[in-house]
Formats: sequence, structure tokens, C-alpha cells
Amino acid sequence: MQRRIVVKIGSSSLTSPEGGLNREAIRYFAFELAALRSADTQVLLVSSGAVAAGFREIGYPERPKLLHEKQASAAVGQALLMQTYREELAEHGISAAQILLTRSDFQNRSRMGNASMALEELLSRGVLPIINENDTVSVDELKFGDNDTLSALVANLIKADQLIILTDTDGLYTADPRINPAAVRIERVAEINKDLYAIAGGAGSSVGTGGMRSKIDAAKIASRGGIPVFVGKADRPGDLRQTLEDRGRGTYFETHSSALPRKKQWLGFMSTPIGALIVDAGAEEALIHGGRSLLPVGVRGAEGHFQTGDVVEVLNGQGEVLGRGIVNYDAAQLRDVLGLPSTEVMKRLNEVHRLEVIHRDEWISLKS
Ligand SMILES: Nc1ncnc2c1ncn2[C@@H]1O[C@H](COP(=O)(O)OP(=O)(O)O)[C@@H](O)[C@H]1O
Ligand SMILES: N[C@@H](CCC(=O)OP(=O)(O)O)C(=O)O
Repeated sequence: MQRRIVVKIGSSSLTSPEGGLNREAIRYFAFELAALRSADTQVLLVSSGAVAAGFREIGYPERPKLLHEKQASAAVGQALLMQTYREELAEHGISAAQILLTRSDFQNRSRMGNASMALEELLSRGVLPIINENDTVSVDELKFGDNDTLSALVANLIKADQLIILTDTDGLYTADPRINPAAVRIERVAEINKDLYAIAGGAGSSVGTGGMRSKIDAAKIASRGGIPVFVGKADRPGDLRQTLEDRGRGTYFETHSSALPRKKQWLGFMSTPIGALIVDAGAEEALIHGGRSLLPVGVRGAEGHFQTGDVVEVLNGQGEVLGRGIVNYDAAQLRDVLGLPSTEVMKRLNEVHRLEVIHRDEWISLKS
């Protein structure tokens, strides 16, 4: 059985701060990718860099911030990026394919199935898939925004054995090392929790997006798919292979869970919540630690115009996101029975799909 590795590389590792591609960096990276691939290792690449590669050529003085300017830059830059990858990979006899995805592709099961089938076929033909967000057609509210999240979803989709996120810093530090030189590297992360998010800052360069925060988000998604993640640097010969041998210059995020079922992965990381429920402390305990379903008695508030069968987010009284689930009531129906014991709910409602507001089989916990 071949192992599958998803490698994600950020804009800062491929482009220069004033815009445009760094050809040398791509040449070197193509060499490393070629060395990583072997009879027993398949590689998929998630590459950023389209906006950073394209903005200067069309006259913007710096990485644009407005959506239409980023779209235009990406349209030019993505072509440049692929052209360069294809030329450099061809030197190693590797054919590369371009796959552009949007968040809505992951929300739609049949499109997700199609993407997965195409990737499988490319891999079986020995082609190196190069994936990026389809920036030109993505609107802000529906964007991944950062390719870190996209790489974790791709890793889960194709059941990768490892996700390697390459960036311009050699791992996660106790604080952003650009701001605090005394920060030290965290070699291994066993659990992703609030404390970890507290030390992670935003992007470190004018071309990066998301910083360490989005890399931790990615590690969280992948680890729920049972996939370990490395975040770090690989800019010296042999670095990339060493990351697979546990000797990389960066941070390893361990995974303890076996892969979540597809349905729960979709619920947690790809679906779009239509509304929100606020629950009390007893319901929080039942959902997070008790492995139980959510009943009307524990619900304090319902926001949004959701219908039975929609996905809703569940928050506690402090506004912390606890998880997501498929709701068995529509919003108006639920507002009528908030906080009531089950016997009372049964008396009030003529008809309800199920008594549980969210059944435990249709719930995923997302609390850090
Ligand atoms: N705790 C931290 N440890 C390491 N880097 C951090 C931390 N907090 C913020 N960063 C910043 O994250 C940056 C990497 O993310 P980003 O700029 O989005 O790069 P990329 O383009 O590779 O995705 C680093 O350059 C660093 O300045
Ligand atoms: N899709 C965008 C990249 C967004 C992104 O995540 O950037 P980065 O933080 O450099 O990985 C592009 O190609 O410019």
C-alpha cells in the first residue's frame, strides 16, 4: 500500500515580498518534491502564491486587499505559478496537474466525490496534483481564505497519511518569533486547546495569510481525520524527506483519534451553519462529556431562520462554540419549547421529527 502525503506550501516560501515568483525557490522545491515521491510515496501539493505572484505584473504596488483586485491578481498569478511548476517538475520527468477548488465544492457531496475521483485518477497515473483555492470565483464569505484549511480538507478527502505544512518559520513558537525573540519552538503538540491558540499570531509577511492560527485550525481538522501534521520549514536539501522521518525543523501535531466518519467530518468542517443555539451548562456537559443528545430543556436561545435538517452551531452562554449538529426542529417551533422538559414539549407540539433538538449521531464537538 502506497503512503500518501499532502504538502502545503505558503506564498512566503515561493514569492518575494515585493511580488512575483521566486524561481530559484520553486526550482529547489521541485527537486525536493521529486525526491519525496517514490514507488511507495504519492504526493499531492497544495500551493499558495497566485495572488502574490500576479499583483506586480498588473500594476499593484503591493499585495492588494480588495476582493476584485485579489481575483485579478490570482488570475494572472495562478497561470504563472503553474507554468513555473510545470517547467521545473518536467526537469524531473514529472507531469503536474492544476486543481482549483472552492469551499462550496466541499459542501456539495457530489462535487466532492468528483474531486476525489479526479485526484485518485491523477495519482494512479503518476501525475502530481497541484491544488489551490479558485480565488477568481470565490466570494469573501465563502472563501477558505487560507490554504492551510484547504490542505487539511484535501488530506481528509484523500485519506492522506500525513500533512506537511511548509512555511517561512521553523514551527510553532511560544509566541510569534518575529515579535518576541525569546520565544521557543514547541516540538510536539499532543492536544490542540485554547492555550495553543492564545500563542498563535497572524501572518508574518506581507504576502502570507492566516499565520499560525490557521495552521492550528488545519492541524485540528486533519487530526480529526486521523492524520498527523507537521508545520515548519524545509529550505535545505533533504529537509522535506526528514520531515517524514520525524526529524523535521518544525512542530509535529500528533493525532490520537481514528478518522471520524465522513458524515461527521462534513458536519464539522465543510457544512455551513444556518443558525445558532445557545445552551445552558447542563446541556454543555451532556454534549461535550456525556456523549448525549441535546434536548429542548437545555436550550436557552435560537438564532436564525433554520429549518428541520439544517446545520446549526451550538454555543454556550459565554459565546464559546461547542460544536455543530443537524437540528430536528425549525426555528419557530424550537422557540416555542425552549427550556421545557420533554413531557411538556410532547404536549405542546403536534408533530416533531424527533424529540432531541440534535441527536448525538448528528453532532460533532468542536470545543478546543
Ligand atoms: N506562535 C507563533 N510561532 C511561529 N510563527 C508565528 C506564531 N504566531 C504568528 N506567527 C507567524 O506566522 C507566520 C507564518 O504564517 P503565514 O505568514 O501565513 O505564512 P504562509 O504564507 O507560509 O502560510 C510566521 O512568519 C510568523 O511570523
Ligand atoms: N489562494 C491564495 C493563497 C491564500 C493563502 O493561504 O496564502 P498562504 O498563507 O501564503 O498559504 C493564493 O494562491 O494567493
